[in-house]
Amino acid sequence: MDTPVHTPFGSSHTPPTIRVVVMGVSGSGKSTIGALVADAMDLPFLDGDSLHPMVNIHKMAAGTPLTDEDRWPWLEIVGNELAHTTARGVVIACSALKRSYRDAIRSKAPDTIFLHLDGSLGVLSSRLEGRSGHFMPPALLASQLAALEPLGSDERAVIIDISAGITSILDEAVAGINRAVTP
Ligand SMILES: Nc1ncnc2c1ncn2[C@@H]1O[C@H](COP(=O)(O)OP(=O)(O)OP(=O)(O)O)[C@@H](O)[C@H]1O
Ligand SMILES: O=C(O)[C@H](O)[C@@H](O)[C@H](O)[C@H](O)CO
Repeated sequence: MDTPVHTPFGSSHTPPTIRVVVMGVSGSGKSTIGALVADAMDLPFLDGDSLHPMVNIHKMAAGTPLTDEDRWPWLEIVGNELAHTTARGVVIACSALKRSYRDAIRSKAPDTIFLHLDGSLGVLSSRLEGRSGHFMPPALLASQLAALEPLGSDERAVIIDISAGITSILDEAVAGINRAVTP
């Protein structure tokens, strides 16, 4: 007679893949916080700036805001990276300013969590003015804020105020993501 095999925790289960987009306007801290969150959660990190077609980088560097048409191919790459991660998950820094952009990403990776680094014009301006060696001119901040559409209550999201220090933002981000992935 076969003896039933009991496992200590009942039936085995596969943990959910953790897909995170760290979103927000230029200077909100996406690259800084995104890399730290990935490190703390032992996930790979991708900076959306490195996924832009070069023509987009040149356009922004020359002080011209991107259009929807400029962004679609880039959002498709971001969505594909999220959908096809071979790791336990992935964290990607990507401005994802408009609802339609987030919908495009979700069409590839429906369970994506959007971590919005939210800040006032004053905080953002001073962060951008204090940054050096970056292609994005601070003068484009106004166009970024004009394009930004807040997360809806139906979106899987974590929203964090960026006026706090980096350690506190990191702790809040990791806790928020863990809550969002817990079924
Ligand atoms: N919580 C924070 N406190 C103080 N400085 C911060 C904080 N977060 C980020 N910074 C600094 O603010 C600047 C902007 O951050 P970062 O480059 O990560 O923003 P970003 O959203 O990736 O910008 P972009 O979209 O233009 O690439 C950097 O100089 C960074 O070191
Ligand atoms: O959608 C956009 O306009 C761009 O993605 C920008 O947000 C830049 O990538 C970033 O802010 C500069 O690093």
